[in-house]
Amino acid sequence: MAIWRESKPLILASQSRVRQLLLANAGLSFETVPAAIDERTVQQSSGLTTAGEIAARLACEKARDVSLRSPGRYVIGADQTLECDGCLFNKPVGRAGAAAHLRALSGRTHLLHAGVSVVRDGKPLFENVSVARMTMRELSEDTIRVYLDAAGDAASSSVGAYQLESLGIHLFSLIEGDHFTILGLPLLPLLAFLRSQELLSL
Ligand SMILES: Nc1nc2c(ncn2[C@H]2C[C@H](O)[C@@H](COP(=O)(O)OP(=O)(O)OP(=O)(O)O)O2)c(=O)[nH]1
Repeated sequence: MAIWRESKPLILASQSRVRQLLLANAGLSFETVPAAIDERTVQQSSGLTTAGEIAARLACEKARDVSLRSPGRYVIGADQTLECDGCLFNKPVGRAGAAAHLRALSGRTHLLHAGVSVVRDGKPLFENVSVARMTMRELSEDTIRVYLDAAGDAASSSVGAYQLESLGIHLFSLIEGDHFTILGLPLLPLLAFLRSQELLSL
């Protein structure tokens, strides 16, 4: 029996490989349709300033954008923001950007805010923002160099310049929060909502 009970598959409005993997591993049938929004423009024009509000708004706008082009379909949008000592970080640009992120996060605790939204026909049906606390150990310049040599381009594919389930684990002394939130998709609240709408057979 299929896990997803609707005749038409879910739509994930995300190009994020890890989000696609998490949904696939949960047994959900879905299509991937990237959102056609400029995240920085949406963030700036929203006037929002907190990491959680920004993650929620961007997740909703990504899902809304795709849902308006996909009548009748349930569309999931997600976004993750990183906040450290009041500063907001976006995805690093290239190796130099990733090194700068790691120097700024070294020896400090940062918060990852992961927002998820479900929208149908342009109407938001669900929203959740989950937070994880990540304490990075002190990183020497040598450690940053060795890590970036080993991580390669993957280091600039996520907001904190790390993939926790891969080499990123070497960077941390303490992790507090839900694994899926850290990877960028609060899966448990999302599945609880879909189940409440009788959209899942589990
Ligand atoms: N594999 C992995 N990916 C992570 C981790 N932490 C964050 N990420 C990824 C999830 C997202 O793809 C990305 C956060 O950036 P965004 O929320 O803007 O999403 P992205 O631009 O990748 O895709 P989207 O906007 O959804 O099309 O970082 C991690 O620990 N492991």
